[in-house]
Amino acid sequence: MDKILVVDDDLGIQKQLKWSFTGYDVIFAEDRASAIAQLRRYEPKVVTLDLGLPPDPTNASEGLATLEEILELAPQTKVIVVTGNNDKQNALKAIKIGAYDFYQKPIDSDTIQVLVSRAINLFDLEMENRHLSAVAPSMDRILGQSEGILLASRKAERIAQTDISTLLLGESGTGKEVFARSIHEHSLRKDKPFVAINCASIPENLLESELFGYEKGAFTGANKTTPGKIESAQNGTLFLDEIGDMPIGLQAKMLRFLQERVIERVGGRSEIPVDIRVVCATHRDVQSMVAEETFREDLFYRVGEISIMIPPLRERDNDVVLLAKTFLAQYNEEFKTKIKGFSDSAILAMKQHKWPGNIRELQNKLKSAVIMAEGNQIQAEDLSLIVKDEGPTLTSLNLREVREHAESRAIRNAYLVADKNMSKAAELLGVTRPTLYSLIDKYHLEDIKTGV
Ligand SMILES: Nc1ncnc2c1ncn2[C@@H]1O[C@H](COP(=O)(O)OP(=O)(O)OP(=O)(O)O)[C@@H](O)[C@H]1O
Repeated sequence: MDKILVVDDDLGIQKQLKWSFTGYDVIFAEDRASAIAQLRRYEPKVVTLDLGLPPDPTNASEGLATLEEILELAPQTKVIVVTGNNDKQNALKAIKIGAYDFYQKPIDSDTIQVLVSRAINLFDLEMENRHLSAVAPSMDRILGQSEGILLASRKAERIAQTDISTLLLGESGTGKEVFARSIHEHSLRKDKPFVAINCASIPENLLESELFGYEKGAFTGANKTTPGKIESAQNGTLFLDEIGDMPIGLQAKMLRFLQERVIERVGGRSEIPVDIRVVCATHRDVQSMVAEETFREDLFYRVGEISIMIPPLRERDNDVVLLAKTFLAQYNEEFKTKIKGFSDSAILAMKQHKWPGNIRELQNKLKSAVIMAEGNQIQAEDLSLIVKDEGPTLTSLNLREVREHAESRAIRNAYLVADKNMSKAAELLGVTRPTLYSLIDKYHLEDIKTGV
């Protein structure tokens, strides 16, 4: 439950506010010292602060001093000052100091409730942003807060400024190209070209000339000398996607380029020096290819001086929801739709789905959901996903077993939807936290108990 601290020496007002703020955890303080003690202990999101505090309740100075102290200790706190009627001057002073808003007595329950709920929303939003910028490395293209993606981003950030050859490993659609571009943008070569080439999408006989270029007359149809992708990445970054698909015949030439940093165009005789950073990617298990001798071992070590594993979406905790929300905002803009968010069932379905096509699949599903959705919320069906019901069949032992299965399932679902937050899960289920804990014990939901 969100915490609100009410600082007021008037017991009547304390009581009134307690009734107004149902649904919150309300804590009280009657003077500056106790306000600060409560602030330290409970870290409330919102404080309502009467400016007329003892020892001199007729004067706002103690209230303003308390405000300053609160903001100094916990600047993220949203403080709503409560002033006497006609005390606009002090209210404005408080806003100048950094109060979120002010409110004049007498207190009207509905209005103060709206003020508080807006303050809490803003607090949550700011918190989320702060959290994002605190944990996310500056690789700002790469969305995600899961441990796996943060680990990969940090690694990428660390090597970005070096020229070390980097191999990005990960399933299709996990964001290998996004990583490659981020590495380039964080490197000293950022103002030079970033050139990407997909080794799997170019026929074997054309790949060599595409990469290395060709001299006029090198083969039929070579009407003029043409530089290849490697040359066009001069001083910048070359991204070789699907390096695992590079034909074995071309691998020796690649190795020479990587070792000696010179190339020869097809049909050419002179060596052209190149200064290029190389980032490669593959969804293949190159190590096994080395064992099977379909990929040269020396090339493998050369391209993968450092390798970064980009985790698949299904192993990225809550990232699927974070990404989905971001893409929803983008698509709302693109398609001029006003879809507000996702139903609980959609969130659950997204968390359950295995996403074999990773982020690309999520983007595709969301795009069609945004276009097809009928309500202002995306449902699981709009995403062509189904919430898996792993409930008991009619072969269940008895009604007790059916009930236990259903309860365990509901707890697990609420836990997922609440993003592993026990208080929120309890709230969703309409039970207290202790009850939720005892149900988790009762049904031996060990994974939830250990927070897995
Ligand atoms: N962390 C991320 N944040 C935001 N968008 C992302 C992220 N990772 C990937 N994307 C988006 O997902 C899509 C797939 O990413 P990308 O093309 O980089 O994947 P890939 O691993 O290179 O795929 P493939 O192996 O199929 O080439 C792109 O549209 C990209 O913009």
